[in-house]
Formats: sequence, C-alpha cells, structure tokens
Amino acid sequence: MQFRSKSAKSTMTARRETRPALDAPTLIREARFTFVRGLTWAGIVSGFINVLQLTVPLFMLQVHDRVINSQSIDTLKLLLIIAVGAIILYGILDFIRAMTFQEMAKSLLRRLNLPAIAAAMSVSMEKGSTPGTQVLRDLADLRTFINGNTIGAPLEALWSPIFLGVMFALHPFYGLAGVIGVIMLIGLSLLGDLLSRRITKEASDANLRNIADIGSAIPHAEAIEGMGMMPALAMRWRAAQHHTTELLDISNARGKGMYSLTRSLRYGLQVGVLAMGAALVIKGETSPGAMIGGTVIMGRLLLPFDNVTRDWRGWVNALSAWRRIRDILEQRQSEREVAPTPRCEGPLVVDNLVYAVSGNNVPVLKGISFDINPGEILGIIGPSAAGKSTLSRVLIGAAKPTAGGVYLDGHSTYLWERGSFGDMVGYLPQSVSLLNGTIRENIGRMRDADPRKVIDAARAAGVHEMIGRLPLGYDTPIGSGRYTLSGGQKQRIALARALYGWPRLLVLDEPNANLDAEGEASLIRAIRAASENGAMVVLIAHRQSIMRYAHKLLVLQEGRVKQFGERTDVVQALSDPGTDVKSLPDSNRKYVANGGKLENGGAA
Ligand SMILES: Nc1ncnc2c1ncn2[C@@H]1O[C@H](COP(=O)(O)OP(=O)(O)OP(=O)(O)O)[C@@H](O)[C@H]1O
Repeated sequence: MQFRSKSAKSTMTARRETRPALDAPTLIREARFTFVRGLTWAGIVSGFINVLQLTVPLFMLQVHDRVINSQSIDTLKLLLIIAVGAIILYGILDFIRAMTFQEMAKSLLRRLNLPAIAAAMSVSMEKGSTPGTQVLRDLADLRTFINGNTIGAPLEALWSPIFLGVMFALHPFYGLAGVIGVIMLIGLSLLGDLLSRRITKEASDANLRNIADIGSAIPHAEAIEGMGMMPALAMRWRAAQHHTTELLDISNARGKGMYSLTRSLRYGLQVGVLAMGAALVIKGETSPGAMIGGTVIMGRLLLPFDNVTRDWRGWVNALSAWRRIRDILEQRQSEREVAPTPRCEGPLVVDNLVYAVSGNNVPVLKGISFDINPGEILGIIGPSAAGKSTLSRVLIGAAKPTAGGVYLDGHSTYLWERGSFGDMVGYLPQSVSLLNGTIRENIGRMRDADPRKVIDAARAAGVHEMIGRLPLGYDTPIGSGRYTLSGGQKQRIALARALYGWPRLLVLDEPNANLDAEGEASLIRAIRAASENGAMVVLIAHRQSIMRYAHKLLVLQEGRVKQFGERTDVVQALSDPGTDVKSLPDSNRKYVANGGKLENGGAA
C-alpha cells in the first residue's frame, strides 16, 4: 500500500486549487450535458424496468390461462422461476437507476457548487443584492430533486408504448382504451399546468422575497431589539407571509384538485377496461387471463402519467432553481482571466473611469483619471456620497468599470485572475467584516497560511500584543456565536489581513474610523512601512489626521475629480478663495483651512 507524503498531498491540493476555473458558458454546457447524459442512461434503464414491470400481469395471465387449465405444477414451477428471476433483475435495475441519479446529482453539484457560490457573491457585491443564500438553497433543491422520486416519473411515461403494444397484442380494444386513457391524462396534466403555472411562480417568488427580507434583518438583530422595531417588522412580515400563503394555498389547491381528478379518472378507466374485458370474455374474444392482465397493464400504463401530474410541480421548481443558478453564472460572465498573473511592480493608473450601477443611468463615478507610483500614498477626500467607497471597490476590481479602466502595471484590475490579484492587494472595506474562523485564519485570508507571515502582518498592523491577550491568542475563534471583538479590534485585525503578504496595492477605506490614538498611531506606522516597502497606498478618510502622510491628494465631488496632485499643491489650490471648499466635509475643510496641518496635534 502506498502512502503519499504530506508535501506531495499539499502539492496535489495546490495543483487542484490552481486549476483554472471554467467560464460560465462552458460550465452551463457541461452541467446540461451531465444532466442529459444521466437522464438518458436512467431513461434506458427505465425501459428495461418497465418491461420487467410486466412480470406480475403476465405471470397472472399465464397462471390463469396455462396452469389452471392444464393443472400442471411443472409449468407453474417454470413460470415461478422466470417471474422470480425477472423480479430480482427488476430490483437490481431499479437500484442502478437510483445510483445513476445519485451520481448525476453528485457530478452536477461538484461542477456547480463553488462557481455558483462565487458568482452569487460577485453579483451580490456588484448589485448590492443578496442572492448568495438563495443560490445555496437552489443547489440543495436541485440535489434533492435529482435524488428523489420526482425525476423518474416522466422517464417511465416515455416507455408507455411498450405497455400499449402489449395491450394491442391482447386485443385491439385494450390498445385503444390505453391510447384514450393516456391522451386524457396528458390533457389533464397540461390543463393543470395552465391553471397553476402563473400562480405557482408568483407564490414561489413571493416566498423567496420573504425569506430574503427576513434573512437580511437577522444580522441587524441588535438594532431591531434595541430600538423596539420587532413588532413593526413582525407586522410587515406577517402581511407579506399572509399574501404568500394565500398564493401558495391557491396554487396547492389547483394542483391537488387536478391530481384528484387524474387519479379518479385512472381508477375509472381501469374499471371501464375490466368491464370491457369481461364483455370480451363473454363474447369469447379474449381469455379471462387476458382480462385480468389487461386491467393490471392498464393500471401500470396510466400510473406514470398519474405521477407526472402529481410531481410536475417538483419539475417546475427544479427548473426554476436551475434557471436561477444559470442566471447567476451568466450574470457573473466572468470575463476575468483564468490564468494567474505574476506579481508586478508597476504603477496604478486610473484612466477615464466611469462606473454606473446596473439599471441606473446616472453614473456614480464620471470620468476619473489619476495615477499612483510605487511607494506613494494617495489620500482621497470628499463629501459623503461623492463616490469614494465606490471608487475603492472599482480600484480593487470588485466592481466592473462601465467605461475606462483601472490598470496595475498596465493590467486591468477587474480582469485579473482573482487568486494572483489577491496576493498583491490588501483591502480594508468601510464596513469591516471578519469571517467565521480563528484570528490566524482571518489574518491569513482563510488559507493554510504561514504562521510567520500572519505574525508579520499582525506586527505591521500593531495588533500582535493585543492578540496575545485574547483567550486563545491567534487561535481565538471569532465570528457569529464566538468571541466578540470590539469595533476597534475588528478594524485592526482587518488591517492586519489587508497587510498580509506585503501587498503591492493597499486600499484602506476609513481605516481609522473606530481607532483610538494608539490604534491610529499603529495604522500610520503600518501605512508608512508599506509605502517605504514600495507599496501604493490609497487612503480614504474623513478624519483629517492621517492625511498629512499622503504624498498625493484627490478631492472627489459628485463622482468627479475636483482636485488631484501633490498634497501640498492640492491643499494650496483648495485654500485659494476661488475654490469651493465649502462642499467638502467639515473635517476636510478644517484640514484645508489649516494648510494640511493637524488640529489638536492628532486625531480630529
Ligand atoms: N450598489 C449601489 N446601488 C445604488 N447606488 C449605489 C450603489 N453603490 C453606491 N451607490 C451610490 O453611489 C453614491 C456614492 O456612494 P459611496 O458609498 O461611494 O460614497 P462615499 O463617498 O464613500 O460616501 P461616505 O463618505 O458617506 O462613505 C451614493 O449616492 C450611493 O447611493
């Protein structure tokens, strides 16, 4: 027996991780192919299963017509052996079909899981919506559908010609009755679909909206509880749920009504066929065995159509889930590169950048151009809603430029393959979010990170000692239901995460918002060290104290660059009476009025 060494294993894992991701059309094509291939194979097996399902009626017919008439035990024994063999084969094939579906679900989910979740995340980021949890539900629904009984019914219905053939062989009247029965059941299924399709879609959409609404409120439980918002929210949810329940009830009632009708029709048809068979026996046109066998075969023939009427909703729901997954994959439209790009040393150039949120004609960023060289610190200031945070998201390639672009060493930051781009970038978003995991995992960006690099980043952010005082140090678990960090602690650990691996580009959005004087001093040390190391630092801050360390300043106003240049030049330009400094927030105004000097010797 061979054992792989730990390093060999990790090399293999690394290779697997660096395998280029497939683009959306290829993924969708592969998923469809997997589904159709699985369904075709299961369909073929279903054909044999259907033939074997004739065992019982044919056995009945033979026993009645041959054994009872001939009184031959040997014939009975032979028939019994054949029937038992056929039943065993039926069991084996049924199991093979179930395994085919299981493999199909596994293979589909293996292909779709990560790309769909990643796509949902990037769509959430770009559109500010939350399809992330929905896509997880859709993937789970797809798996349940494929592994369940629902998927098999239409496959069995496909083989109905076999049963019809046997019925025609028994007597043309049986065949005719079978054809009429199948047409009636298909007609009822289509009518049921027509009556319920719209309402079922409305009910399902309303249900998804409710789940998303309630889900989005859960992270704000503190504010809801603290400000007594729960009764008002409960009333809104109750009203929305009442509406959804009404729609679901209507849709259910229609579906159930159709199913009851279908089932009654099936029983009625079976009784009719039995009566017809009896009449044929009396007239001497068929045997009593054919009468019983024909009735049983009629039941088998109609059953899959009965099941299709009952289960069509499962197919509709699975189809909707698949469409949502496919849309998410297509929306992501990863034009991003799949091959990693090596670390680069060049400048950051923003060229005539326009960014508009999809569906909104007025861009947030309107033709922004500037550049930063290695080692430079750029401070971005401007009033609220000027587009500073949006600009930071476009800089790191989290949002796609509508026109123009952001280039790092001449390479679009949006198109850059994410893994290799992440190795060069550190980002501290305005609303700090740490992930469920240990401090070490968070700083190491959830990888199997080198502990020395984690400690280096923590030291650079000035949090190494603070982490040492936590209950389990770097192994302290944080996130929901675990150790709770203060706002300032979270911000400083997020800064360490941004500094991890000495990034080439560091984008910090309000990094000092929650910091005390000591925290801010550490932040300044970190920024300066990064700059001395050759990193480009983009700093967005309302608090003026930190801007004195910027080499360049950019004043953003209503999505346009109002001023950009060396800090002293910009400060000079803004101090000019002709410059509309009033539009700047208080902190920036004071900063400009002070000629770029700090007030109170430190934080504002
Ligand atoms: N996903 C989005 N959908 C709709 N509007 C958006 C979206 N993202 C940003 N905006 C709009 O763009 C504008 C700029 O927002 P942004 O958060 O970039 O401002 P900011 O300068 O960072 O403000 P602040 O200093 O208050 O943080 C705002 O009017 C905001 O409503």
